[in-house]
Amino acid sequence: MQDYIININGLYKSFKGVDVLKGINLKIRKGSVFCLLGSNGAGKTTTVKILSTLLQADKGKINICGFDLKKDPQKVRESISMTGQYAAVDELLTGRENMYLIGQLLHIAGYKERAEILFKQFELSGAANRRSGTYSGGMRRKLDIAMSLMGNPQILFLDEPTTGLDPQNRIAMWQEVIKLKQMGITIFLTTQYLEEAERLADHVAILNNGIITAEGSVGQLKNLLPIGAVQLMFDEKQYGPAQSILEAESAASNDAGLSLTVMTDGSVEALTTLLVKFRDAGIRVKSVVQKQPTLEDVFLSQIYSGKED
Ligand SMILES: Nc1ncnc2c1ncn2[C@@H]1O[C@H](COP(=O)(O)OP(=O)(O)OP(=O)(O)O)[C@@H](O)[C@H]1O
Repeated sequence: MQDYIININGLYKSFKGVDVLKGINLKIRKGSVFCLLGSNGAGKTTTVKILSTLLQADKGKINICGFDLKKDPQKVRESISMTGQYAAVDELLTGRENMYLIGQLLHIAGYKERAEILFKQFELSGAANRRSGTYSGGMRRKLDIAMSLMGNPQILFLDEPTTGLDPQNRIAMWQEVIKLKQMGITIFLTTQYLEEAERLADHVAILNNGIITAEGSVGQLKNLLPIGAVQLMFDEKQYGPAQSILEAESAASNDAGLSLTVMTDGSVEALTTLLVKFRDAGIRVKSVVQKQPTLEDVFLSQIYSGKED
């Protein structure tokens, strides 16, 4: 049991009669990177807010770091930290002043020394005396994370930490997450970026329509799909009509460019049926490639099956 640092059983939450979370069960291992994937409005932030004591659940039993969230919210608060989509950094203060402010707010003994250690760890020492408003987006996120580590948390909630970052800063942030894991911190990450989950997560759960529709390692999730992912290429004129034909297929994903991916059962019959469908509609398929399933395919297939019922 103690192997799991977060244990969620039957979590329900609704807003004004609208059910957002409809019975979430999750177990997260100590020291792992857990990734909650979901599209816009799926309930990721709501889940994080409940787990970090900012919001009360309607129903459910939640244990974090060995403490019952309902009975011992203060103990939970002392064990965790959170950074959100919008960095909590005060732009008028220098990096160092921001860190000291948190240290004082949390009554951390030796907060100045701790701040220096964290500056070093996040390669911000050189910028510590600069007003944080002059930092780049990536530096600001790093400062935000450093601030959230002042209290030495066991768990760090990162709610969409790379939203709004350019690709270079996104990769830099991923490296920071890997470092945090190496420091022994359990990471609870929410994201809409499948690549992020694929790169970082030990365990992924897909939140869809208020429930966890699939979970496991990235490899296990990919195994949920038949091996018959097929990528079809079209020319510009035929791409639109091809897309409308595939709307009726399960898990058709629009890739960048003029290609579409379709899940089949991997059989020759399935592929033939598909190609005949295009031929009958007068659509020329330029090429066909067998594709290894990606996390995106799994995600789309979950979202798609959720919409059917
Ligand atoms: N305080 C609130 N009052 C009413 N509805 C709310 C409140 N907070 C969230 N919701 C609704 O709950 C649903 C889930 O929102 P939530 O912010 O948890 O989603 P999310 O998965 O984090 O989405 P995003 O990726 O867009 O941030 C949304 O439909 C949202 O409008």
